Amino acid sequence: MLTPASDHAALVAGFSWDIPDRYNIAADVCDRWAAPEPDRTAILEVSEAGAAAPVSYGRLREDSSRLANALAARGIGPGDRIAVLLPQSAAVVVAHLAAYRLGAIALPLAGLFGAEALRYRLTDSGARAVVTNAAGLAKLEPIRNALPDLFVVVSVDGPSDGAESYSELLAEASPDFATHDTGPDDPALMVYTSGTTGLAKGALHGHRVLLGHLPGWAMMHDFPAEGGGLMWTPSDWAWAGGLLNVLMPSLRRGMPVVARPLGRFEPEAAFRLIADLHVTNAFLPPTALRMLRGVARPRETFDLSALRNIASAGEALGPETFAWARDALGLTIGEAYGQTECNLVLASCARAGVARPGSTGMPVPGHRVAILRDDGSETAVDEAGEIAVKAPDPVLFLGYWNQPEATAKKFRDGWWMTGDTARRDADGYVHFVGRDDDLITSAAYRIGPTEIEDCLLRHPAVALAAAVGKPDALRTEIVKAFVVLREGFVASDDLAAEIQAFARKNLSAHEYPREVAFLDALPMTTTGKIIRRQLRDGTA
Ligand SMILES: CC(=O)SCCNC(=O)CCNC(=O)[C@H](O)C(C)(C)COP(=O)(O)OP(=O)(O)OC[C@H]1O[C@@H](n2cnc3c(N)ncnc32)[C@H](O)[C@@H]1OP(=O)(O)O
Repeated sequence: MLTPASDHAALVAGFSWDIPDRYNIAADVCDRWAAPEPDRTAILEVSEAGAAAPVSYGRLREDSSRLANALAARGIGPGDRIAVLLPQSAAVVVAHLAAYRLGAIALPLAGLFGAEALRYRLTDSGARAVVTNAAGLAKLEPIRNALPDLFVVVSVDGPSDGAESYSELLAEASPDFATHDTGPDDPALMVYTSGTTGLAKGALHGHRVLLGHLPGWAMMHDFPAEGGGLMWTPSDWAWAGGLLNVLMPSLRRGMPVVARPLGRFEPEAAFRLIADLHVTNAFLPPTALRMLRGVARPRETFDLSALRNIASAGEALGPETFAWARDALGLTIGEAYGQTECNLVLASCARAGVARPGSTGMPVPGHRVAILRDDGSETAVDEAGEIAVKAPDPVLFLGYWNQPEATAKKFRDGWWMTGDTARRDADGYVHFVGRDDDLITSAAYRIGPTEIEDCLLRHPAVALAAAVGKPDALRTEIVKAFVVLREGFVASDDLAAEIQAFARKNLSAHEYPREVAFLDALPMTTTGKIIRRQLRDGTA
């Protein structure tokens, strides 16, 4: 674990990786605490009404062992994909730990996904089991026949047609399970992520991914003492950010994590939660922080005295929000950068003297990060280039699921090329510049245009569709769709709203186009590819 130091050079000098030959996330995150202190709180489950109930490490160990036994009895074993489609709750952790114990692969799926997004991810991954709730079952019901690999469905809301009851499964299974003997490079989890081209790809990670996150976690959260505090994020634990910047490393360090069902992000409610529960550490994406800025005098209105640190990632924070947090909250935000494939490689931390408005920070000790030109040479001071991470690195994924060529294309001379552009200032601080491709960054979500266009084309009125990012003060970008209608359909606000609702329902509530424009034709290359740049620039 990274220990606090007064400056970045001292942090780097004092660090070396310690990756054991045999390693399993479940043993490291849960059993290390459950064995000596079974009653220690791991998760604080908070109901929608605000009632808080602690769930201990001992309970997580027992329930995950029971679930592993139940899944094994139903034919699930090493290498199988186990989807987790649940809002923040102890059951999410139980399902992940059960997958790791089995040597299987946990496949977290966000609650905002619609049926089409779920169908694609469950089919592409060949998921064999899913742990979900009644809301998840309702989305799975119409696509169930299209999922031949899926043969175990477990619902935390009790048995129903085609689903077994989570609590009954646990009650019937043994609480003892011999955790699979895994190595650090054995697959543990897979998170789907969008790219510039094609549909989302499964980024497969080995068990080592957790160890790889610990130094960055320590830095961005300002070196929490082992075994203390309380962590909260509104981010769904299904994203790399929620899962690996927050949930798993916090549990590994003995810091309990708040589990609260996600609803629409409400700034006042967020401050109230921090005050009522005495949250010490929060992970709030820049969009959430920009929403919080709308609350006047938060420290006078809410008791935020327990809050020691806010960490942020997923999109550039910007100097204004950085300054607001210092003024309004008295906190210096720990910003961090990473991607689902290679996460938490840059971070800032006031206590280590690494904090500068407008900068994401410096390389986290243990990761070699460079800003490279197209010819592979390092850029000069203040010259923009592509952020690259040297392989091997414990946070670097094992590859895209079933797509070795797509994986190979993202490496150059042993460097993972992120596709993100940044510059380094004279003191070594990295400043995020942006992207020069079609990937959309909205509210810390990485959104590929293809999946949206694919969805829109299924709407009966749509002949052609293109999705681009439109700059937005709150969400960095919003998704804007340009649509050419089929003959017989007439452009109108009602039709635009209908197309938006269609994308929300079938694809996802976070990927739907917040603006729809109707065009007679889309700008195309001679080979028939949409020129999205012209749509972005308004030159189409
Ligand atoms: C490695 C890394 O990249 S780290 C970062 C990883 N990224 C993340 O974790 C994503 C972080 N972002 C978020 O968590 C959120 O966007 C927030 C907290 C910033 C803002 O949340 P919100 O504005 O409430 O909603 P969000 O952007 O998630 O969702 C979009 C839509 O879903 C809707 N929605 C949210 N929750 C629900 C729900 N439970 N049921 C139905 N709809 C919902 C919202 O109403 C919103 O639609 P609208 O604005 O048209 O009303």
